[in-house]
Amino acid sequence: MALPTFALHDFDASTGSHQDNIFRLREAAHSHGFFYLSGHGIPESLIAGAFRVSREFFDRPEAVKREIENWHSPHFRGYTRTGSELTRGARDWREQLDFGAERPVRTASADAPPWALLEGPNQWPADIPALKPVVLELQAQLTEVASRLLRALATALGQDAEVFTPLIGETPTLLLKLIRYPGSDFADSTQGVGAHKDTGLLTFVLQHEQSGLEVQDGEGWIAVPPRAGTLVVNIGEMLELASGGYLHANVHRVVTPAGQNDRLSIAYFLNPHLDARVRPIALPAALQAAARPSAHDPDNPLLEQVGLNLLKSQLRSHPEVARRYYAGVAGAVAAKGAEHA
Ligand SMILES: O=C(O)CCC(=O)C(=O)O
Ligand SMILES: [Fe+2]
Repeated sequence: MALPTFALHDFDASTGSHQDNIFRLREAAHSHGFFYLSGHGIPESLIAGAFRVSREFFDRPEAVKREIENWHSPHFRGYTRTGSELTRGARDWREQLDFGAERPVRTASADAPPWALLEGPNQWPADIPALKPVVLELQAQLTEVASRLLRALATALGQDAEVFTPLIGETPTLLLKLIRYPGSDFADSTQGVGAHKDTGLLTFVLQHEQSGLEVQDGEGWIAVPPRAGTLVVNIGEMLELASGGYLHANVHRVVTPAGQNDRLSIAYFLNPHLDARVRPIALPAALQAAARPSAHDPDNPLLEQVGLNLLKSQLRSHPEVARRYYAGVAGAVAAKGAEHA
């Protein structure tokens, strides 16, 4: 069992097999919620450059990396040490560097929502000047690919191609993560990252050479190894919600690589604007019958308010940042989540 690959231009209306491709896309996004995308137009040189700066950063001594540790940032940006991130309460064995959209801090006001603080500047490593332009360019190009793909998915659901476009708007919420998974010789567990669903609309994963990503399939797991020239696409919970439960935000995980090997990946997460509320589209009857009642997973209550949903998941993943900057709101956010359970 392997996941299908689509080329981005397969979905252009000018292609002869357009209808067939759109149908297959809908099936892939509904069944496993995971597929490969080729022909995305992002130059190999940009991707290779991103892996190069990533390797350069992770090769630095721990003390240097910790100069931009994420607990210096109320916006959850910067470096996360191996073992300090949690998925469902258990430690993930990976180190990572998180970059959001490079924007100023939102002006403080007494009635600002708690998620306003998710927006703000990044922390950039001082001694790797090549990293910032590469990361910002990759963010911009992946956002363009995401908006094309969202149009194809809208068409596949029998909607106007632009139905999801307002969710992205001018200021979508982006997160680009450079990630390194140490090998089992250096890890205390096989949990690279524990089984989870992504919170946003769409996730793209670029993989270097090493495998490890797996997606749930019934009782088992399907391996999602790197394929040259592709990125991995997966549907997030916000798009499952927006699609009326038809598109599937599936559970996935990363298994620690064997021995001395390590694994580099780059994950890009697209969310709507923080102040947006996501409401389900009205599906055609035939699709409606096969949709999932998505908002009712008691282990993972889904909030239609984007900022709250994102803050809830960041607070769970990064307890140190939560303690430092969100002590006053963490309880209220968790309670809000429980209300929706
Ligand atoms: O590193 C990967 O391949 C995927 C990571 C992932 O699933 C995540 O960070 O949400
Ligand atoms: Fe994920």
